[in-house]
Amino acid sequence: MAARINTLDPPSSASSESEIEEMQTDFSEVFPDADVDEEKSGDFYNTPASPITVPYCPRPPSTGSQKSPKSRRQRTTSLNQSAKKSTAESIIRTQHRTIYTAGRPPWYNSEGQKVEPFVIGICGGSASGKTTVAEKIIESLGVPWVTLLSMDSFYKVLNEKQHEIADRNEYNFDHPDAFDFDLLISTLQRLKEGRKVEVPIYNFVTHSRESRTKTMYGANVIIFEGILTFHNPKVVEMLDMKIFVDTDADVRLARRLRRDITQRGRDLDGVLKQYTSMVQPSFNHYIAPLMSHADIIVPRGGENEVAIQLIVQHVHTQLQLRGLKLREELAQAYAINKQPRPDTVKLLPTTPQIRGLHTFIRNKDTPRDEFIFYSKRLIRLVIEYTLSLMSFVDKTVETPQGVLYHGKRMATSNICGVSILRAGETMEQAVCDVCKDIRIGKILIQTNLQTGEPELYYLRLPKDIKDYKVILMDATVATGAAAMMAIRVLLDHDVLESNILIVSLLMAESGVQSIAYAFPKVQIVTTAIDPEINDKFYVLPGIGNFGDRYFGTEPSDC
Ligand SMILES: Nc1ncnc2c1ncn2[C@@H]1O[C@H](COP(=O)(O)OP(=O)(O)O)[C@@H](O)[C@H]1O
Ligand SMILES: Nc1ccn([C@@H]2O[C@H](COP(=O)(O)O)[C@@H](O)[C@H]2O)c(=O)n1
Repeated sequence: MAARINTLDPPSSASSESEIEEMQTDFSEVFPDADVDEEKSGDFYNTPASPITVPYCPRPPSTGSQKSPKSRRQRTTSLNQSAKKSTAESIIRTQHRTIYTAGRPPWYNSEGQKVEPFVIGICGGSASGKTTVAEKIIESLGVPWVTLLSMDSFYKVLNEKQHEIADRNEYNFDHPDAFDFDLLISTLQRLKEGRKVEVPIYNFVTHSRESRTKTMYGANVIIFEGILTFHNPKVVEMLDMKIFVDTDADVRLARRLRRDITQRGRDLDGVLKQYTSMVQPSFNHYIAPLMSHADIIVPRGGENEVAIQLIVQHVHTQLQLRGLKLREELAQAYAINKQPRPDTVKLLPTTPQIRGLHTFIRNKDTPRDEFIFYSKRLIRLVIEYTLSLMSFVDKTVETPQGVLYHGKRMATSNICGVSILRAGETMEQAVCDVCKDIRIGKILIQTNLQTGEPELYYLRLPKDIKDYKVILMDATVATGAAAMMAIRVLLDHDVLESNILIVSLLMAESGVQSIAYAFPKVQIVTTAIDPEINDKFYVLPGIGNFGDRYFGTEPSDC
């Protein structure tokens, strides 16, 4: 069943149109095969979680059969038209401003350290069924966040002369030298570290990389498939499970003939020439010996259901071993290990004014309009306080009286706000009011009511966020699980830990400790710290569910 992606409402008035244009909508790239609703969904917070989401490179567009090798360049025009159509479709998709999808469970432990994904390598001859096996594994795994990376993406860029040779079916694409192993290794390494990567999209018709790339994220499981996946020792070392798909040569040739003629713009003579002169000899010389690296050999490829089920079982066991009970762990870690409050925690001075505002918003009988009013005042104070923590430099100005005033100016204008939806969104307006033209990003994290764990549903971050100081906003922090997930997202986007400030109205001591321990360089700003959380992970004495009270929604369970 295809994963389902819906569009969300455009960001609140806090974000201007131009800011929206500048933002990345990465998930449309990450989930290319997912359905995208063109209409805005209704109440997206109530939309049930989607089934499996499988971010992976789609196959190249299907193309019509072709006649002579001579006219390859002309033929590629019509083939490219269909490729262009597919590109256009995907551009339309990326123009959807806001997209969300099935939730991603935590990919890091209670110390904020990433848990490495399980990496499966699939090797085998051309058309042996590697991609088919990978797709069947993904289908049977039923795990969200599986990334399929193909070695094809790393074919080297050819020069003019090499292109001519390739057009005559005389370029050896089955030799290890045809691949850019440096890019391949760095990409796989980054994915394994859970970082975002830009993966080239390869076009078999033109023997070249397309101008656009595919954005991919780390995942719980990464499947890497290709004819020479076990060739480079550094790659082999990164693989947790090595599968070799062993399919008879005549079956591979038959499949390749059909596929290359219908999908890759080749003709019968061309395929046979390439196959006999390069594909088969390279298979014998380079690929077949790689079988010795395999943990599992899958005869016949995708039709071997027994082998696929065994593989799936093993992966499930491995994932369970890495399984996390993050919220529980965070709550328990604090109970066992109370430590002094670190100095990255910046608590607003507890003045009578602050206590007065808290008295309004903590009172269960405060009507909603007053709750909003006093929350907004408190939010404004905490945001102003956050700005006071930024670095300032000297700045001298001349007053209208012609006298110099020796003042200060903020050292950087590269500040952006990121709200953790939905409660954090209530803080956006204040940040926009005090930071002129600030760019706003959003991260939607929701609790899975079955597992109790936070899940990442959607993110939309300003481009080049890595160059920014980020004011990360959430109204309350209890265990710190959602805040930690949001911080992890920012780090995965290469934001410096020391450039992150998590800002909240109210935090629980345990949440403060968990964040501070996991991310010692993140500044934690709040107007109050409460001592406890209950078994439903509410802060005590607390405010109740801030989002429900502010938005006037039915009380939610968690
Ligand atoms: N068991 C199978 N029976 C029939 N056709 C298959 C089977 N497995 C794969 N194919 C077809 O053979 C071609 C190559 O399969 P694919 O999985 O893409 O191989 P690889 O990734 O090893 O090149 C595709 O067109 C695919 O649809
Ligand atoms: N421009 C290219 C690049 C590669 N090939 C062939 O593709 C095969 C690898 O892809 P599979 O999906 O079959 O694993 C490889 O055998 C190359 O010969 C090509 O024909 N043209």
